[in-house]
Amino acid sequence: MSVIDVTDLRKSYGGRAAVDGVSFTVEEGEIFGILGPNGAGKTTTVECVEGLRVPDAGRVRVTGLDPVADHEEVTRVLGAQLQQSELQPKLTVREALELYTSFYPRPADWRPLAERLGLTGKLTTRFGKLSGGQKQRLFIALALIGNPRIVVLDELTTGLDPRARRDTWELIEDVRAGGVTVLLVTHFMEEAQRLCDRIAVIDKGRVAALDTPSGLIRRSAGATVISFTPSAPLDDADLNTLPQLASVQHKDGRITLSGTDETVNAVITLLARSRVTAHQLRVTDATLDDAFLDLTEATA
Ligand SMILES: Nc1ncnc2c1ncn2[C@@H]1O[C@H](COP(=O)(O)OP(=O)(O)OP(=O)(O)O)[C@@H](O)[C@H]1O
Repeated sequence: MSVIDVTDLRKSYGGRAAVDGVSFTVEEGEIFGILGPNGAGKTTTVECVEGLRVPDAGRVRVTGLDPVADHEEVTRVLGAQLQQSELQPKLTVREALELYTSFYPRPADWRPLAERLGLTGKLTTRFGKLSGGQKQRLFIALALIGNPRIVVLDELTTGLDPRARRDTWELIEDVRAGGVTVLLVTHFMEEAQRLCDRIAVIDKGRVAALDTPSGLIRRSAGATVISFTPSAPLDDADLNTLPQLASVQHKDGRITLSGTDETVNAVITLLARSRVTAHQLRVTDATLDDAFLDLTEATA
């Protein structure tokens, strides 16, 4: 069952299209990622889902409700992550939890939520004194306090160190295990690959691709990456005629090609024919990073 339906969403600022015909559907219980370069239109899209912006055209539904016309009902089913500036630095963690509890008709008990998010030892600490990771935990707690069916998290792990980022990923998996649907906006490929069931890659206000992380990798032109240091220079003209080749890069005497298994076989034949030895030959699967560059470049 879908809980978010976005159809042909459009939004311009001063005549410039920020979102230019975006459509996607989020199923109940999934972690759905919105991934894209800076200025792609990700935040504008989720702000239309949250009812914080009014679309110029298109249709947005959250559990069948219109986020603008039915804003109050939507805030009961959809929890949104706050921006830093929305909390007073002097407020303690406990005060913030109690304040947000008072906003909702059927709030969750904040105590077990604080426990699950590792905030119990910080209840008397002022918001301004929390570390980046602790602030993010508090934002997740506040987004969940109204017992939402859906939670929207925008750039949740930006600015966190690698350990805090990994801890936050585990938290998000926990949140989903508790039955909440997660809409996650991110810049981080590793985060999207690890967490998301499906990802919409947004570029220049449009959906460049929508698939599972492995589906995105498979559909990008160079799903296999081959790299080696040749014992003697190889002719670029020969490399460029390799079958299924998606890209060729030269760096510090090393050649990196992306393509398919067919490209791998052909490059080995080419090396043998040219009597060139490949040192430190590596064949790896492309990552979401490679797919992302390929997909966003494709629409340039
Ligand atoms: N309030 C606004 N007024 C004018 N232009 C805006 C406004 N908000 C966003 N834009 C522009 O709309 C485009 C899309 O912005 P948006 O914030 O939705 O992108 P994003 O994908 O979330 O970017 P980032 O990853 O950098 O946060 C950008 O060109 C941005 O400059």
